[in-house]
Amino acid sequence: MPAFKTLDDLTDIAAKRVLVRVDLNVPVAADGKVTDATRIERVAPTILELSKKGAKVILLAHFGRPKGEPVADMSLSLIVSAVNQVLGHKILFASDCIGPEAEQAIAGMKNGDILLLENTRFHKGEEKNDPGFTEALARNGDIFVNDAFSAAHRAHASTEGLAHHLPAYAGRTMQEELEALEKGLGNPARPVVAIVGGAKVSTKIDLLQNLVKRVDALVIGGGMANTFIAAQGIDVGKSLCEHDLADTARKIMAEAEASNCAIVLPVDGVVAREFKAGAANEVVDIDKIPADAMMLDVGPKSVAAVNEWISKASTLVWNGPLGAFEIAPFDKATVAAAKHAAAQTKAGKLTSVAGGGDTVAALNHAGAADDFSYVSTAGGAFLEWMEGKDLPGVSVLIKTA
Ligand SMILES: Nc1ncnc2c1ncn2[C@@H]1O[C@H](COP(=O)(O)OP(=O)(O)OP(=O)(O)O)[C@@H](O)[C@H]1O
Ligand SMILES: O=C(O)[C@H](O)COP(=O)(O)O
Repeated sequence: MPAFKTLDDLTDIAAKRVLVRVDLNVPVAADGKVTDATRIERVAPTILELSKKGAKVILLAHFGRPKGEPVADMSLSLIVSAVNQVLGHKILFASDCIGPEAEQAIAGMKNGDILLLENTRFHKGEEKNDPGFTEALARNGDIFVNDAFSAAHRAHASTEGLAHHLPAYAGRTMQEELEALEKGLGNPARPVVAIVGGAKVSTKIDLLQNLVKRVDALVIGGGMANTFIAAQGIDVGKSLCEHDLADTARKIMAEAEASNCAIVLPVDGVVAREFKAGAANEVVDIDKIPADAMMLDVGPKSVAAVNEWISKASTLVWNGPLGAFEIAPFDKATVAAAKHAAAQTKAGKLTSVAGGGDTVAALNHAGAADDFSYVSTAGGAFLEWMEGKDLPGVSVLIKTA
């Protein structure tokens, strides 16, 4: 992996103003409570390390998609108490990320203080990576640390632009994430198996095309498997299926063959007539899906085949569940494969890397997430990285190192 600077390269930072880009885009309930603080927990080590070293730690973050103007329920003030709780440290808050409010708050900081600035996306210049806005942000810092891998697919002022104005470093989470991903696909131990599931092929075409060139076996599950099965002339009944993508599916299979990548499709499925928990269901071979039924999970023979591939693999990358895991009993295949991958990892036989919002939820549901080698909190950034795309927030750290 090309080099970038990390906090290990940052010495003598007492009293320095360090602008730290974090991802605080956390889910909140209707009552304003943060329902999953994982992203805050992931950036805590960087923030606390800088604070302990005596820096003035100034946090930059986005929250939601306010489109360049202040929106009350996208104010970062709403998550100050969750950040306090995770850090075990009372942070300061300024109601703007540039201008007099920010400047005054920063002028009042003592060494080791932590200040959260208001949502950077309240300014149009953030998403446009506008030079004037970036300069205004840069004036408030001496050093830039990016710890927001999950926002690194955005070329925004606070994720990309700032690195051109200030000495730039990767934070601990960014560093850990990049090292884990490098193990997953950059320079992985072979054989490498990828599991790609989820609802639709259309959202993951680039991903599938990149993976068939880089992995030894690609397991396709979930709703997207139906499109591949239908493309082989098999009737999938009422299953979720993008019939218009049959050519794309066939092209991906041909590319896989040319690259010596095995495509592993379901050979049986769990079918039901209703998409609801506890719906009457049966297991059928893939060429026997009733015309009035839909496949909501892959069947036991398919799970056995997936688990065999997991057993053979040295590296596993996973995005997307094998079935409609949110509604029992259609979670069985995802749970079984996740547990097997977790056990193989725990036994030291597998490096397992997973990412994607629903994937993380599925692994948590299976009780397997803690035993995976790495579970990324990134959604879009993880996918773009798996697609082999350049992430502007990462590239700039390498370019400027
Ligand atoms: N056979 C199926 N039929 C219909 N829906 C399915 C099927 N299998 C999986 N799904 C649905 O796919 C969805 C998850 O797919 P998705 O591609 O969004 O995963 P992800 O990439 O981990 O998540 P995110 O897009 O949030 O990062 C789930 O809601 C699940 O119910
Ligand atoms: O939630 C995410 O995946 C990141 O915070 C990026 O958010 P965005 O998709 O609104 O840029």
